[in-house]
Amino acid sequence: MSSTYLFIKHANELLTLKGHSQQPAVKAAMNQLHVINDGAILMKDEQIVAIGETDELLSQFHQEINLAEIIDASGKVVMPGLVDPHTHLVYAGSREEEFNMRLNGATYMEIMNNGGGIHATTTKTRAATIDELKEESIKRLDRFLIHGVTTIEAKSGYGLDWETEYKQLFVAKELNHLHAIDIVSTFMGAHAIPVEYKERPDVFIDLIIDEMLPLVVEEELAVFNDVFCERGVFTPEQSKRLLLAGKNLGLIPKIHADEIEPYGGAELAAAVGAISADHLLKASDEGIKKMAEAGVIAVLLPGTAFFLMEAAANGRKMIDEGVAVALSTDCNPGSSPTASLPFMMNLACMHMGLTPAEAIYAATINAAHAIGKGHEIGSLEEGKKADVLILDVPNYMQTQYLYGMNHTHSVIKAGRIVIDNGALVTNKLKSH
Ligand SMILES: N=CN[C@@H](CCC(=O)O)C(=O)O
Ligand SMILES: [Zn+2]
Repeated sequence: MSSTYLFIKHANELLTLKGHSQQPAVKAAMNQLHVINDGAILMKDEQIVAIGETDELLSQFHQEINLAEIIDASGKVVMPGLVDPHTHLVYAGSREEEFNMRLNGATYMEIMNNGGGIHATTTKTRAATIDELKEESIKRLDRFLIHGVTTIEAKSGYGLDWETEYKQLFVAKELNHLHAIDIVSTFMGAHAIPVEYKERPDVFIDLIIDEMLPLVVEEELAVFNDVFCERGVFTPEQSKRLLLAGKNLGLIPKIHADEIEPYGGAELAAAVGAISADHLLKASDEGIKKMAEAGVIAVLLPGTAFFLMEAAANGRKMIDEGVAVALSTDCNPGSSPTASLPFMMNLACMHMGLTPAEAIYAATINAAHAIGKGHEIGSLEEGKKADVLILDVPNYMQTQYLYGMNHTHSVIKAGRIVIDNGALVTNKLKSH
């Protein structure tokens, strides 16, 4: 089969974010986007083969460009496709009635402790068929794609029994094959204490360790193992036991940490060598220091704080302390029902003290590192996957200044145009 070439030319600003494929960007490096004016990219099949100024590429790759489909990005920004490193993609139903309860004063944890919240979605997800879950999840994936997201992480955790956890992970795996968006899976059997184990959380942790984790590994259903470490959910001791057991089997630890109150989650992430600690609204100063030392990435979820009407995590402090910061939607039916990673970037600038450049790093290459894919995606460099986002704004500052809007003009996934002029061209690239 002959090769397919795609050539983007005359980008007003082409943001490469180069030089961080091995390690995430930290501190001042998060402000260096490595902008090429009048930039161009040549893609061959799924990969980027050349990147530079338009004139330079036109003269060096004359033959290939003659064969290429051409996109003129005059007046636009070209940057890496966005990466969302924390979603609860596969679930059934919605929880708008809880939103209403929260607007009337109920708290997230009160609702959960009264059998709602994660438990409500668990009941619906247990009852859903594989086809129903697929259908709902594809709708969400399409929304991500329209917002410029080309890779996401997806967690289980609305089963809390093996049958349903398996069903969620199975759906995510299938969708990774079917949908243009690449999906990396996380097992999160410890998302809540199931009602049937309410008084015996340690027995439930044993069940996950003894029965579920080996199956996740055997059937290659996930790369990461996550836990909701929070007062009233799982303690730091239970979380540690679970994460280390998973690590022994090859599952990389992640942790929902210090979301509602300071609980030693950031410290625990450092102690177990987690790839990321997520939420961190209430992380302690000591925990932040330990994360920086241990190289744990902070996955911050500004939409969750926004939607729960809480103060956001202190992203500014984390970056200043040397923590690599990433951003995510936390897409889930309770605390952040959105697929707009661009809006999360806006919120990170307005509520977490990030600069526009830092927000862009956090939603691309640093997010890619938070799911172990920094070598493959997240920046525009020769040899990396051709996941490219074209924004209908003349400079990157406007992506944050013109807030709350979707500036996506085109999305190129693995060298193919999947969004054009803001509309879905195809959500299927993979045939099996
Ligand atoms: N905090 C725990 N889990 C999810 C919310 C899940 C839900 O409410 O359904 C989160 O990351 O925000
Ligand atoms: Zn989450």
